[in-house]
Amino acid sequence: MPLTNQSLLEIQHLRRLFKDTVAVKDVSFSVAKGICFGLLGPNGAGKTTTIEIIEDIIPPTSGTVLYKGKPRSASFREEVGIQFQHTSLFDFLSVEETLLSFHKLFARPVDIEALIARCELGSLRKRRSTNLSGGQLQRLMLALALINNPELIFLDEPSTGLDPQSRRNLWNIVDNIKEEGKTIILTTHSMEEAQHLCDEIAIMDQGMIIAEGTPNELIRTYCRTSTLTLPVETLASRPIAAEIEWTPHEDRAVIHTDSIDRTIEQLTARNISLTGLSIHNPTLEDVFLHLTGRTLRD
Ligand SMILES: Nc1ncnc2c1ncn2[C@@H]1O[C@H](COP(=O)(O)OP(=O)(O)OP(=O)(O)O)[C@@H](O)[C@H]1O
Repeated sequence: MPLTNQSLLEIQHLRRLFKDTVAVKDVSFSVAKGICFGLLGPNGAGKTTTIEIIEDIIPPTSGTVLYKGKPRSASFREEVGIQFQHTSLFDFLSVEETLLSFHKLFARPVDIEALIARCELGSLRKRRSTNLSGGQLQRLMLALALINNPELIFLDEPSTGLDPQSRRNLWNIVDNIKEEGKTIILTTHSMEEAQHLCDEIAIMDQGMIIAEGTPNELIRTYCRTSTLTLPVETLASRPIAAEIEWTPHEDRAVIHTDSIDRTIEQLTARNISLTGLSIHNPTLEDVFLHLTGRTLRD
């Protein structure tokens, strides 16, 4: 894989064995500066192992990680932010005390008040982490990942288990971080999250990357077909509809098409009513299903 000037990270032929288990078989990809890169895959695909190798938490069995074109140096840990799971927090500390204790660990931390404001923790300063809701806890973990003003941020399933409102809230904060030009590597089980946040996505399965591209590229490459459905009687009762390829499914007539516009033109040209029409455009979930034969748990 060629090293481009814009690449912040180059991952080359990573492989990791745990005794007899091949967790990561042969993984290569590059991450351009300033993008949000998503690593998606079913349980056991090798995402966590890959990320932990990149984070320098575990070594690879073989393969190379280059950061800014060079092997990672001792300063790598100072330049990256990792959103850990909340089990790593001290229960007896308040939000503010937790932030201050981590703040002291870094040579060039961010302004703590700005961080509290950005992560919407102002009203929660005195609250212990044990008394935070899921969304509040995730915002605290995100604040800790940002405390050293990192250039590269690792987010591990940032919104899993959050209600829709808290999830939107968290995405807004992540969008805001992206706007500053920071680079984000994200693992997620949520296709909606990947579609919303990621500029590029690599889909992993069985220790390998099986597809890579922007969300739209992946959809265009693997799932070109949209699905239109109408009440089955709309087509079943019309002999003229025989010219249109459709199949019955329960009480719906299903039409697969690579051009919604053309199909709608065909229907209207035959005076077929569009009442009750529904359209399903392919999503990343369809891409994932197509490639792995599985859906991702949300
Ligand atoms: N410390 C370990 N010892 C033995 N096997 C391991 C270890 N860590 C991971 N594995 C195995 O390696 C494979 C990949 O695991 P990994 O956790 O990287 O997958 P994942 O894609 O992150 O899955 P999930 O989405 O469930 O977190 C799995 O078969 C897992 O059981």
